[in-house]
Amino acid sequence: MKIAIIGTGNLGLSIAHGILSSNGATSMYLTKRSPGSIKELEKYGMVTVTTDNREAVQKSDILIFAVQPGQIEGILENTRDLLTEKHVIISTITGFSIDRIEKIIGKDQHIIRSMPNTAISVGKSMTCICCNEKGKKRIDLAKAIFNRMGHSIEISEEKMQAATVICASGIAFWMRLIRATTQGAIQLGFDAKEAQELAMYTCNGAAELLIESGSHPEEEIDRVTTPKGCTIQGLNEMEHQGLSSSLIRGMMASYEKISHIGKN
Ligand SMILES: NC(=O)C1=CN([C@@H]2O[C@H](COP(=O)(O)OP(=O)(O)OC[C@H]3O[C@@H](n4cnc5c(N)ncnc54)[C@H](OP(=O)(O)O)[C@@H]3O)[C@@H](O)[C@H]2O)C=CC1
Ligand SMILES: O=C(O)[C@@H]1CCC=N1
Repeated sequence: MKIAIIGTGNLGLSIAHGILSSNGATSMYLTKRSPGSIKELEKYGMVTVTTDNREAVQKSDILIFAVQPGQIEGILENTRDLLTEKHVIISTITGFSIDRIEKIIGKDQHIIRSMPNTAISVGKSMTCICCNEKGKKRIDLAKAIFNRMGHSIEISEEKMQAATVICASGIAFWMRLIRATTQGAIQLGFDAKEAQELAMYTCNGAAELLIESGSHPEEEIDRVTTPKGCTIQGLNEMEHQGLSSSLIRGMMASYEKISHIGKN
């Protein structure tokens, strides 16, 4: 598989690391305006780092666009004449609809809109995808690419903004929760390193428990909350302070913002 990542910044680089560690490509073009910081990736013989988007498009089949929303239009306009039947265009751009992509490069292209997250660098991204009419022929290929680096589901395009909040911004939300748990653990006597270890692995265990068992979270909570015990005491205090409510309200605020990014 010949893959190009157009825009190797925070997300693009995470995808590049995910592809490298899953042996997901035979050749990989990474583009960036100032490529110095990622030039060392050329130590992997199959990687080419360049500023030249046109060369990357010509030499690759799968094109993953990971630039900022305000940068995508110009890049598509500058490369559209090079697009052929072999290309699969995968956009990760927040708020940039398939319709807008089609208006620039035409409907007769395999277009996949995706929303991965930065955990793709360690093969653990939750990635949501959707496609245009022609992209239906390549959606299984796109799923296979993302499934090598985590878990993917196909959703309708109208849910893409919500998926961005839940899965892409979600990484930051969960990080803050892990950080807060770490701070609590330090206050309870662990040094910072141990505290983070306790927080991370407990978080990981909670998620794995749900994934493996298929249980509802409250079912698992019931197993932990001993009557009159310390867990329910702590949990109820967190809820009195608005734990669930603050998370939900934060997600709604994020969604409100993303709707504006989409419009502009
Ligand atoms: N960060 C995240 O967790 C997620 C981001 N997204 C979406 O992915 C996209 C990228 O986000 P993010 O990685 O955070 O952004 P960054 O700003 O970190 O990365 C954008 C990259 O695009 C490069 N770039 C800009 N213009 C060009 C150009 N003309 N040719 C080649 N490369 C170019 C920049 O290069 P240079 O640095 O040299 O200027 C930069 O490396 C956004 O649309 C975002 O909404 C989606 C899901 C998660
Ligand atoms: O914060 C943002 O706007 C982008 C989209 C999701 C993750 N980063």
